[in-house]
Amino acid sequence: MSDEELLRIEGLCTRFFTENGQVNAVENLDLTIDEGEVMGIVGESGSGKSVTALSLIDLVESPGRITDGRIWFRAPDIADELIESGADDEVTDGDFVDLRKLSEEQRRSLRGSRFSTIFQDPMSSFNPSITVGEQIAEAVEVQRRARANPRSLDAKAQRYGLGDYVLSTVLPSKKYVTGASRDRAVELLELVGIPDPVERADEYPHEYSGGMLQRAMIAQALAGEPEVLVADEPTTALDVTIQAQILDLLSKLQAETGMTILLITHNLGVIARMCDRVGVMYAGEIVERGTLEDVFDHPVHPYTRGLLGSVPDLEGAGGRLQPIPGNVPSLLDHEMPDRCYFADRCPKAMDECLEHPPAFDVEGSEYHTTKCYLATTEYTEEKALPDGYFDEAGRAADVGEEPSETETGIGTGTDSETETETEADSVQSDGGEPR
Ligand SMILES: Nc1ncnc2c1ncn2[C@@H]1O[C@H](COP(=O)(O)OP(=O)(O)OP(=O)(O)O)[C@@H](O)[C@H]1O
Ligand code: NI
Repeated sequence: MSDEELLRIEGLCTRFFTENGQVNAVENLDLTIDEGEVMGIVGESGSGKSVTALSLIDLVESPGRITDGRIWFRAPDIADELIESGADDEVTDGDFVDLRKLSEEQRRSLRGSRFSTIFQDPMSSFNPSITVGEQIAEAVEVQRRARANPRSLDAKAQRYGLGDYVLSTVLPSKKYVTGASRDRAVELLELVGIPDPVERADEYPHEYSGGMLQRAMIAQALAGEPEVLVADEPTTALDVTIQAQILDLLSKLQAETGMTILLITHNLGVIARMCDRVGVMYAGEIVERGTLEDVFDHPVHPYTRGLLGSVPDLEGAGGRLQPIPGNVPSLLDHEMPDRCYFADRCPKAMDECLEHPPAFDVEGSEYHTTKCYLATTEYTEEKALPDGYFDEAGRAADVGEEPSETETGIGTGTDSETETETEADSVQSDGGEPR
């Protein structure tokens, strides 16, 4: 980790304009990610994790739209080009560029080459009727072409000779995939731990097991040697052993390539195992963020504490994750109260919480902040909101003792065979310590 910022997200708002109203999926989100680190985002289902990731890579689809905020990305080469063409300091400070201010074409050219993604479902990123090797070779080819194209923003272009450029522009169709790209595809399959990569390259996606296809998707994502890999629940659909293998693979690749990873998960065990720093999301906001130590050992926000449940610290991480009573709030704008969004589920809700909290710095690392008044105020019985306060206010009337899995998405209940739980347990029991 270089301690140098690579991404700086400021005041990001992403909304969906649906028939039922405006959904505030990401709300005034601030996050910085250092070059070469693994940044985690954790939170219950529906807290806005995936929409945050999509916003970052410019893949929010209608009826959704980023409505506000800045996404600064450090790219001095792009900054130089932009300044040459007359861009002002709204677009670049000479070092960082605001991704939102780039043209559609410029943004597209970053995808695959600078930013790449992997998702939960590898099937969705492969065409069932083309061999895995061919598809990865195509991804390699596309990136090679982009780099060899002088009009591309990518400064790595010099690495490819004129020969590559001519070849890739004169041969128009899919058939243009060169032998070099095919070789690279096999190399990538080998890199991600697929045995017999030469043979496996000629197989179709359905011939791969889930874990192998996940590896192949990672190989595809690495085709353009991205600087940033966004991994949204990359192991959730896999069984425990395979999950651990894929996480190890990501760690290994990260260490070898120095790439920056944004890892999204609802599993704190995965965070503990993989990440340098973490942001805890609730109702579209980062409610607490910090280093692993900040968040696991000195959590301030009762939501973070709730997620951690009976896992008191990393060393003693043997307990299970506890579900938090109550429901994830509706993110419909007209139903969003003008208070702390968590107050109705919070065991320490007090008078202050009826006003929406800003982010406060808290003890620990410089990065440790929380949107909770407990950062500045002691909780006392006198200040506590009376029991049932939110019921009477007509909110959270459906808070129950036993939330369902879909409501919490974390840890799950006590019935033992669910995927989430076995995942959490296994990850914790084999250490759960930060690197
Ligand atoms: N296409 C869409 N149209 C309308 N609302 C959407 C759309 N996509 C996401 N949302 C809303 O945005 C909010 C955040 O969703 P998001 O998928 O980011 O949650 P998440 O934290 O990734 O949850 P999960 O853990 O279940 O993946 C949710 O309220 C969701 O309903
Ligand atoms: Ni998601």
